[in-house]
Formats: sequence, structure tokens, C-alpha cells
Amino acid sequence: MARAIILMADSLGIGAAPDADKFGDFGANTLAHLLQAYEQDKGQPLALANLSRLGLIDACEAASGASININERQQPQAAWGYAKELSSGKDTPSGHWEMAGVPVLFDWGYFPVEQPCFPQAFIDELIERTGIPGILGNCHASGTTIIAELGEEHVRSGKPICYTSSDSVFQVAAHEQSFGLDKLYEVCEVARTLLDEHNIGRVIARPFVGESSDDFERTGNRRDYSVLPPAPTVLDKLAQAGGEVISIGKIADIYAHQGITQKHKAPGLENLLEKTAQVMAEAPDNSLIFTNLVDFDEKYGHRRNAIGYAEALKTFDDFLPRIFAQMNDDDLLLITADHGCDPTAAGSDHTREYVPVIAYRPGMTPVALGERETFADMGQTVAQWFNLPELDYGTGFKAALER
Ligand SMILES: O=P(O)(O)O[C@H]1O[C@H](CO)[C@@H](O)[C@H]1O
Ligand SMILES: [Mn+2]
Ligand SMILES: [Mn+2]
Repeated sequence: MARAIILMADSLGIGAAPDADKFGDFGANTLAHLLQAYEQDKGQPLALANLSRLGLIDACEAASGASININERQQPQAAWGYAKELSSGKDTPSGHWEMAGVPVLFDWGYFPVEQPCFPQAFIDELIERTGIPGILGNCHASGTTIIAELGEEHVRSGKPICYTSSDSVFQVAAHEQSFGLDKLYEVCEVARTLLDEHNIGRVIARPFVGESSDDFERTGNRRDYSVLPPAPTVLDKLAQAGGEVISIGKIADIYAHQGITQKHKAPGLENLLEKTAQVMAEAPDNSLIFTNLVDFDEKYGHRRNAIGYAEALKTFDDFLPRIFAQMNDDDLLLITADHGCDPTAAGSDHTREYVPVIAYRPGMTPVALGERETFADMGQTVAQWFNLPELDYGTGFKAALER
């Protein structure tokens, strides 16, 4: 009997996808560029012994043609490759759902890059149904910047800060105490129902605390309201077959709570990894343990903080032996990403990139998986791992993982 562990390194792209120029992301490479920035800043390359042993650096070089300099580089001892995205967007739900066997082939609704960016009729209805005195923002923005700019006015006026990005998203930032967390969630729930007809993928509650624009800080009470995946994912299939699907971090929210049998939350990268190791110590056979490591994206990618991203990657690398130590003989570890978010690119949005396809089981023979046509190859492999019926998308590579 078997288990699978997926570590979704949110935004860890490894090179511009063939269609990156359509997204304005020509030349993007989250991993290569953050490593270059680190080396320039510190005068020596980052050491990534465990991730290189898993083939991450070889995968990035193969995907992008870049030549990467790290310390403590090891020969790959896992299966490593890189995958293109079939889905039309470069957003979090598309990446996660495609990885789980359900690419998003339709176009999401997006808000235009103009101010105001939200349809007036939608805002009028939101105000009427929730009793809020109006909204602030109404534009494309980076979440931390707009809180610094409008947070004090929000606290004075009681008007929530509403903004979007190049993702299909309606985000609402409000102060946890002055506005109240429950009221924020209520506003988001109403917005969710109103935005279905606009085909918006996610509404996100962005609570923050603090006294003034100098110290406003977002809290871990973020909540994502996603539309349902367009078809059952491998999570649903495993849960229906009686397996455990254990969400750690944002996973349950991203899959709109579909196909999840247990949920754990933990604040920050180290706690999420710690929780993953703890759950691995106890999870029964036929469990999928699925962790989203959001800090890479939220704290460093979108904030264009390449050095912070590199240091977080080092934290991840240092933790990996704890994950290996909890693996049973028939466990499969997958490490991948949902899109890129190159911290050296202009703006603050995601970047259209190849994602790493890393698969490891104890005692395996190292193997190059090459270029994969879709993230769904991983979902298909998970289906094979648990002897589930074949998914509609993806080419499984379980056969390549024999010992
Ligand atoms: O700038 P913040 O608020 O972190 O927002 C980012 O987070 C959203 C969801 O991942 C993305 O759409 C992007 O806009
Ligand atoms: Mn993401
Ligand atoms: Mn993001």
C-alpha cells in the first residue's frame, strides 16, 4: 500500500514557457534569476544540496538553457523534468487543478487595467447587500502597497479596499479589528455569489492588523473563495475510492474544498513543513498529503524580493531531510509549482513558466523525465500510484519510477 506527498512550491517556475511572450513574460525564470540575484548580493552562490539531489537544478537548466551556479550541487538521485501548462491562465487555481488532472481550457474573466476597474453595477450591488459605506481602491495593485496607501483611510471610513491583479481575482483588504474579520468574510461571500456571472476565479479576503501605514501587516486569516474545479480532480477520485486527502495550508481553499478529507493550517513556511512531517508520521496507507508553500509566492515573488525568496528556498532545502526521514518504502514524493513569479521581473504579477516535475521514492534509479506537455502528468502519476482509473489528461510516469 502506498502514500503520496505533494509539495507545491507556489510560484517556483524554472524558465519561460514557450508561450511566455503572449503573457509579457519573455525570458522569465524565477529560480535562475533569484539564484543569480543572491550570488550577486552575497558574493557566493546559494547552497542547495537536497534540491539539487532531487534534480531541481538540472530540470531548470534543461527547461531554460540557463547555466546555474549553486554551492554543494549534487547529482540527481530522483526523477526530474519540467512541464508546460495547458491551461489558458498563469494563476494559482489553474496550476493546481491542471496538476491534479483538470486543466482550465476556458478563459477566466479579468478586470481591465484601468481605474475604476470593477463594473459599477457589481459594486452598487455589493454595497447594497452588505451595508458597507463604499469601497476604496477599485484598481490593479500589489496587496501590501495598497494597504500602506489606503489602510488609514479605510480605518477612518469603514470602506474596504478592493483590488485585483493580472489574475482572475477580486481581493478585499480590511482591518481585522476596526472592520472585523467576520464582516470581511461576509463581504467576500457576497462578492463570490455576484462574481460567478463574471467568471472570476477567486475572491480573496485579505485581513490586516496594525496602527498606521508604517506597521500594517497582513495576517494568516486570509481566506480564498474559489469557484469549483470544472471536473473532478485526482483528489476527488482518491477521496471517492476511500483514500485520505490531507490538505496542508491553502490546498483546501484552492480546490474549493472538493475531494479533501482532512485539513491542517499552519502559519509560514517552516510551520507548514513541520506540519507536513508531522502528518506524514501518522497518515495511513492510501493517503495523499498535499502541502502548498505559499510564502515563496506571497512574501517573495509578488514582493519582488529575490534575496528573501532565495533564503526561503534554503529553508526548504534544509528541511527536506526531515521529509525524507518520514517516507515509507512505497511513498512517492512530488515537488512542483503552479506558475512562476520571477522576483526580478517588472510589476508584481505571476510569470508564465515551466514548472519543475520532481518525483522521488526511496531506493529509486535516477531518471530524466524530459519535457512534459502538461502539469497533469503528475496527477496521472498519482492516479497510477493509487491504482485509480485513468484521468482524462496527462501521461503518467509511474513506470519510470521502478527501482
Ligand atoms: O499582491 P497580493 O495581494 O499578494 O496578491 C497576489 O495574490 C493573489 C493571489 O495569489 C494574486 O492574484 C496576486 O495579486
Ligand atoms: Mn500560486
Ligand atoms: Mn500569487
